[in-house]
Amino acid sequence: MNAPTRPGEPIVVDVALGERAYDIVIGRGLVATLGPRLAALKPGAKAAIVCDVTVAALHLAAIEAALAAAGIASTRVIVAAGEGSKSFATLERVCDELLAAKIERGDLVVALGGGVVGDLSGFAAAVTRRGLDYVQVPTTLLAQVDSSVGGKTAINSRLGKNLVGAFHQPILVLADTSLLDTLPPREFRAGYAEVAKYGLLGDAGFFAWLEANARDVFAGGPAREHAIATCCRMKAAIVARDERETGDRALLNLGHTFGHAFEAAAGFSAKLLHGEAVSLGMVLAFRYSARIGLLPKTEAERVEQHLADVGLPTRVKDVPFRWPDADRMMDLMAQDKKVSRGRMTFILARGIGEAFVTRDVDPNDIRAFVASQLA
Ligand SMILES: NC(=O)c1ccc[n+]([C@@H]2O[C@H](COP(=O)([O-])OP(=O)(O)OC[C@H]3O[C@@H](n4cnc5c(N)ncnc54)[C@H](O)[C@@H]3O)[C@@H](O)[C@H]2O)c1
Ligand SMILES: O=C(O)C(=O)C[C@@H](O)[C@H](O)[C@H](O)COP(=O)(O)O
Ligand SMILES: [Zn+2]
Repeated sequence: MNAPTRPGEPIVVDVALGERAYDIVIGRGLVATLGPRLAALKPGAKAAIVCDVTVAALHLAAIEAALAAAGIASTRVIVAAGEGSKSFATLERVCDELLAAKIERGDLVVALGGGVVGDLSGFAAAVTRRGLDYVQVPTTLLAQVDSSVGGKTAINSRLGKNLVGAFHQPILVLADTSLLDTLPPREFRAGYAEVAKYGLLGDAGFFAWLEANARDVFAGGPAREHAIATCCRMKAAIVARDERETGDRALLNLGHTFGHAFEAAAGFSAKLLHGEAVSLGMVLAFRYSARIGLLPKTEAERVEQHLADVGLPTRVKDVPFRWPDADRMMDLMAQDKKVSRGRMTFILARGIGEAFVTRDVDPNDIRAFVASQLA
């Protein structure tokens, strides 16, 4: 492990996107600094804070106080907790509430919450008055390592996950790690799947470090901050070289083609959280890579072992649900945004830390593989 933080000293990661560049600031107790940071970025702006009911009860007052102390007037928009809020109905309500509060183009949207609120309010910011600036204040592990960074915003459609959205970068990400102290263990675990993803997709050393230090990451302290910063650095680098996912950025989708289909099949419900679906999907991607001879079976088993050790699902039967058959799962996967000229794209691996993007997959073999996993 390198570069542990000193107490009180935030880690700053730059997302180098030219005129859309911004900082990810990571550390404990940063909420109090939000007001001055926003006042410096957008002098005179007022703010609309979007959050879900659970986060509102726990953390909204502190955010409002931080803004008020810097002379920033704020209004609040509260949505229901959970994936169901990534819907047309909630998007409409959030946009209407932003308009009713007279949030102007020079003002700000503050996405205070997990990936659901980040994706929803980022999209609302992208389309309201044809584009408002927004900042991400992520409150889940998943949001601090992944969803708050990179500007993918979206809601779900009846036809699949994240199918209606926009690329819209935030102007600041403020990841106050003390906000994670109130996060339920199941949600922390789900976020850990995306942490492991970074090791699996491109950094074998980080994956080995996680195998040795997962307990400390779960416990909190410098190991957790090191893990968050490592993920953010990797994501910032990938996004900076491929903002709109025309190539490399698809690596961040490791496990997601399978995972999103499982989430859709489960009706975007709490039966299967996004991170849990990603855990299952990543194991399937490694298992499939072993099946077609890209890597030894033992490598896929190592991935499965670590994710199972921390309590994440790694087999379809770990999630009690009446899963649809392989044909239906293939239909759901066919809606993946990486499909090109009707051909599916997969993120496979030649080893831990050696993921790659490929269209060279046989759909009949994938179907047979999915059927074998559902059996
Ligand atoms: N845009 C991206 O790049 C990206 C990346 C990864 C995931 N996502 C999306 O993110 C979503 C999942 O995000 P998530 O896992 O953060 O889920 P979430 O936003 O639903 O939050 C999880 C739960 O934890 C609660 N919560 C949040 N912060 C809390 C806190 N500090 N203390 C106590 N409870 C808290 C919430 O109320 C919610 O019930 C999915 O929709 C996924 O598609 C997007
Ligand atoms: O930022 C990205 O790029 C990702 O793929 C991150 C994923 O963890 C995230 O779940 C994302 O929303 C999935 O993207 P999608 O384009 O498949 O909807
Ligand atoms: Zn994800």
